Amino acid sequence: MKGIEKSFDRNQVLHGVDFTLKKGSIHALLGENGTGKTTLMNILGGVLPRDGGRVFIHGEEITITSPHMAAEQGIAFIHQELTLVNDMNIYENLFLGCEIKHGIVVGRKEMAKKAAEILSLMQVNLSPHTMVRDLNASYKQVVEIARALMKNARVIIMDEPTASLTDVEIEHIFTIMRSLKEKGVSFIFISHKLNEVIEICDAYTVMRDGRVVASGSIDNSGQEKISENDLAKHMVGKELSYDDLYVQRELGGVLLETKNLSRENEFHDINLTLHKGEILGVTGLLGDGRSELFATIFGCNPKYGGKILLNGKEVKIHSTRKAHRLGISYVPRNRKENGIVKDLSVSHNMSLPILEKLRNFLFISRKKERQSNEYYVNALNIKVSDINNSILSLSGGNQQKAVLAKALGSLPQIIILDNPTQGVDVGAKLEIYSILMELSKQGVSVVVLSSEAQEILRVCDRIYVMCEGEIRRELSRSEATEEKIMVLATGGTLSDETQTA
Ligand SMILES: Nc1ncnc2c1ncn2[C@@H]1O[C@H](COP(=O)(O)OP(=O)(O)OP(=O)(O)O)[C@@H](O)[C@H]1O
Repeated sequence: MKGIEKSFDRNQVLHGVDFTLKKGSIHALLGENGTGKTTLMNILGGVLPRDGGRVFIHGEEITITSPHMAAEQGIAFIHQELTLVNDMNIYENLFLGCEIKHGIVVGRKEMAKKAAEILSLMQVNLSPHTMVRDLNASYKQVVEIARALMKNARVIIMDEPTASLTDVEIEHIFTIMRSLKEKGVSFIFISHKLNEVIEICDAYTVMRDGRVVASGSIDNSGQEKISENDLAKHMVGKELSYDDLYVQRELGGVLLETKNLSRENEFHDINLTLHKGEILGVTGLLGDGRSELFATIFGCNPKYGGKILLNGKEVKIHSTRKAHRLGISYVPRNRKENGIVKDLSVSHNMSLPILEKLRNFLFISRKKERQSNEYYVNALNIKVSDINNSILSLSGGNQQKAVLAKALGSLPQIIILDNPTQGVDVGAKLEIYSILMELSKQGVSVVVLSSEAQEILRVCDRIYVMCEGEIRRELSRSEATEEKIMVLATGGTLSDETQTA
């Protein structure tokens, strides 16, 4: 891609971007939130028209004005939200819209055979007759890749492909990517997880404010391999350090407590405590029950067994409205489905939980609304050209910051954050952690749910590791390590437990 230009109204997003992808390589496209990565790839994938610049494949200029034309050129874009139909099987999904037909008869056997060939090319042991709803998240990604290959894709663009996958699932996808790379398929890998970039990518391009600021090979041909820190420095333009982030504090008494909290098939006999001003981490593998547990504490699931106590008194939290009234706020795991209201502006999304506070008699005070929103736009450094534009006009990471702002706006005494830094760049992650630390100093209790052990270890005072719906063990900050968390999360036992036993 050469000299790519793109503006949205008067906001110029791409300023003459050059991007080169080699055959059979996995190339990381990196940069802070809102820097133009998805926009650049939307242009390559024919989703958006460009204002200027040219695109070449094997040195030959090509025209792409629609996803269909991109597919004809062998370019496939796998978006963050997968587009499979759960109620169809794998081969039906692969051939959706391009079914093999003989007259009016659909060639089911042929389609299943072709699908089986593609899956075996990817060395995946899956029957093409498996229903998509029965697949786990990584196999769904696999089917998306298979669909790209079916269309003879030579270039596969993956936008944050590992955001909702477990470590084991991520390794599974990486193995498939490596084997396809050997066969000459190239990948563009957009990600904020720099450890994964170092592990899987051969080359990188870093963008800042719509321009390329660095590019090169990850391995550096025999010289020292580029580090996560080097990449982060290119992205934010300065050294990032987590050293001064965590501050030891005097915590208050127990604010929230659960006694044998249970929900069928989700979690059971949960006895936990949360202190005033504490940052509590809850971790495990995807499907360990933590999201369901805290969604219940926030009133999303009215039927539960056991007790929830606030300040030592039992409270029945059968609705989210009740949770709000008790001073609990919540950032849900899946931003697109549960975090944002797609039809509303950035401003109205942020104001939703605080409409009562913004009221002047019968009306919403636009002045109060603007003041509150401006405060959080600045505090969280949300990149937005006009706060009255649709929330969808924000980049993924900035949408996530807006969801956080929404949760903070109600000035809660407890804030529950499920996967709070999904899609958020390294610099912004540090800003968000610092905000959590500040809140805790002011006495707010914070619960961070995350499967990223690093995230949990950076900010949390205390950690619960969950496995298969139960709390496997509580770890203090000083004893917790990534290894211990992984052992417990996968159902293992620590050496001190075996000794006691
Ligand atoms: N449809 C649109 N209308 C208006 N502005 C848009 C639109 N799509 C993107 N933008 C703006 O373009 C800029 C770049 O967005 P883009 O999604 O490309 O960023 P990104 O680098 O992919 O960020 P992230 O890492 O957060 O996903 C952002 O400021 C965003 O607000």
